[in-house]
Amino acid sequence: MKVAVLGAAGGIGQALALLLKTQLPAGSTLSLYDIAPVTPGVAVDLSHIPTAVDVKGFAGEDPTPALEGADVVLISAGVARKPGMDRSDLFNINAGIVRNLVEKCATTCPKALIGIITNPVNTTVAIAAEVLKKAGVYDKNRLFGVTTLDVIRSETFVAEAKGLNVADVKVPVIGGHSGVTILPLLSQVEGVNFTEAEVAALTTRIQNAGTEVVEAKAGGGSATLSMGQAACRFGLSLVRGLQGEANVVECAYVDGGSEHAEFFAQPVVLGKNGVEEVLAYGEVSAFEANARDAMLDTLQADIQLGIDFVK
Ligand SMILES: NC(=O)C1=CN([C@@H]2O[C@H](COP(=O)(O)OP(=O)(O)OC[C@H]3O[C@@H](n4cnc5c(N)ncnc54)[C@H](O)[C@@H]3O)[C@@H](O)[C@H]2O)C=CC1
Ligand SMILES: O=C([O-])CC(=O)C(=O)O
Repeated sequence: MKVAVLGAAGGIGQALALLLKTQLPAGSTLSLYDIAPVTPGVAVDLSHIPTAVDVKGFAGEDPTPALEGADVVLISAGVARKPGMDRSDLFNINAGIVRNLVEKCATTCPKALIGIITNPVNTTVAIAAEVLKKAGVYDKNRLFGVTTLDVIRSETFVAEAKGLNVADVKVPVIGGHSGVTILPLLSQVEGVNFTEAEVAALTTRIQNAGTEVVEAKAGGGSATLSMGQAACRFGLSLVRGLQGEANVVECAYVDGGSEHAEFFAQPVVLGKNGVEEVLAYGEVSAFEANARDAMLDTLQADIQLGIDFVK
């Protein structure tokens, strides 16, 4: 199995690469690419860790050598937020970066599963889809916006609030990946009852968790370590699906035929071709139904921005 990380010298990329070096199945190849000249050195550094995962590093303008034969491509290349910015403020720089990198994926590894981490995810995934369509290689089952950070945050915050073992807490998160488009389905957490005030407070905290980190880092960037963990969990799930493991389920932002929007985060079963099955997200509370309906204009506008950027 070959996993490529694009943006591998960055805060997320390095954390993710470390976790993948220690957790990918034996015999895998980890291919690291970034425009930053340090990237081959990041690979040399990781290569001294004694696991049966081969690491190669590539720098410069052209990601092609890093993408040859890739089964999974995780993209975190781009700029991160500073205090006072929204994720949408990253569009001007990151839209072009994602477009160019996905163009290279389309020609070099058109069958790879692509996970987009670069913000604004609601829009960059639409950009990636349009690029792949233009190249004639779009397969909706192979493109994902990585929203796993919203899931692991929800699990952490719920466990803390209710004094639970976090390993037992599962929280589906639907919608998109910014502000009001992030909707944790707290009504579906098993064995827990929340008051209305708790639901409102937890939902707001989960929606603002990225900003919580941006403000705490005070100009030094956004979430990198928790995102590295989230992307590793998602990347390993993609690999487990590709290897034929059954019942691998993750929430992800996909083109899954949702009635709500062209791209919508919801639970999917992962398999040998990426998305095997899009799962219904099930029953929601009145609070969640309202929040879902209220997010749709924002989400659809974010998606349209991406479509228009490529067209
Ligand atoms: N999906 C999610 O839940 C999350 C997404 N993010 C997003 O991930 C992105 C990366 O964040 P960080 O790693 O913290 O930023 P960073 O600035 O630490 O790293 C970004 C890396 O991208 C590289 N890069 C820039 N242009 C490139 C190009 N054309 N080709 C290859 N590499 C390129 C840079 O050299 C740098 O090493 C940001 O857009 C951020 O908003 C961050 C946290 C969570
Ligand atoms: O908030 C940001 O800019 C980074 C991000 O997507 C997150 O931490 O969820």
